[in-house]
Amino acid sequence: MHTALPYADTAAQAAPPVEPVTQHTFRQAMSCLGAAVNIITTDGPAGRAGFTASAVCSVTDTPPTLLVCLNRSASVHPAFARNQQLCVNTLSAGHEDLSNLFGGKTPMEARFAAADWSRLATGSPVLAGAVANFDCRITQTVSVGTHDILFCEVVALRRNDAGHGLVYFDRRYHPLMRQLS
Ligand SMILES: NC(=O)C1=CN([C@@H]2O[C@H](COP(=O)(O)OP(=O)(O)OC[C@H]3O[C@@H](n4cnc5c(N)ncnc54)[C@H](O)[C@@H]3O)[C@@H](O)[C@H]2O)C=CC1
Ligand SMILES: Cc1cc2nc3c(=O)[nH]c(=O)nc-3n(C[C@H](O)[C@H](O)[C@H](O)COP(=O)(O)O)c2cc1C
Repeated sequence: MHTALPYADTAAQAAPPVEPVTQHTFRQAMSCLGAAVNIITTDGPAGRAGFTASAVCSVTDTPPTLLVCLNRSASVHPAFARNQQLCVNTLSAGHEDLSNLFGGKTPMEARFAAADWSRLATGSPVLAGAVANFDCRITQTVSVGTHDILFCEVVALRRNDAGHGLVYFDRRYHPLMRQLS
């Protein structure tokens, strides 16, 4: 029997109105950009820290580089600025609670106690069960508005071809299922 899924019917809607650009309308519109969810971790002279980030993307493959946008007012900012190394742990379906832990005001020890970690080259915590782990050195930092853009050169990586993905869209998590080939 076919069961209807609880999806909104968006097929027959009128064109939406043009809106003034404000912080609120920008965030509303940004909530329409589905993005992978990542836990960004670091360790080093400033200690261990981690936070959830959707503002992560590939910059160039020569040398392999990605970027991470970090709010300078986040409690973790000084640790990343001092350690100058990090690991981008791209989350799998099932990591929703972990994402909320690292995205909230939870003490750092409680964040890390909720999962299993190892290390690759830099010593930044590497999350078990992630779809990918990118261990990086921060090569450049550019400040724009409230955020620092961290340019990160990948020095070691790990990939899990069996895991399903996780996307943040419309202020919710959505599993992204891998097709059987
Ligand atoms: N890039 C960032 O700094 C992001 C921060 N967040 C944090 O998580 C909270 C909850 O987020 P949502 O549930 O998605 O609702 P929301 O309405 O606060 O944000 C909607 C979308 O706007 C963008 N956004 C939110 N805050 C931003 C910021 N300070 N700078 C640049 N882009 C921003 C993100 O794409 C986010 O998914 C936010 O209030 C924010 O504190 C969430 C996503 C991205
Ligand atoms: C789904 C999601 C995505 C987020 N993406 C980002 C991001 O890309 N950059 C950022 O600076 N903060 C982002 N945040 C907010 C940080 O995770 C949060 O501010 C971080 O845990 C630091 O909080 P703290 O100041 O309590 O340590 C995101 C939060 C959530 C829940």
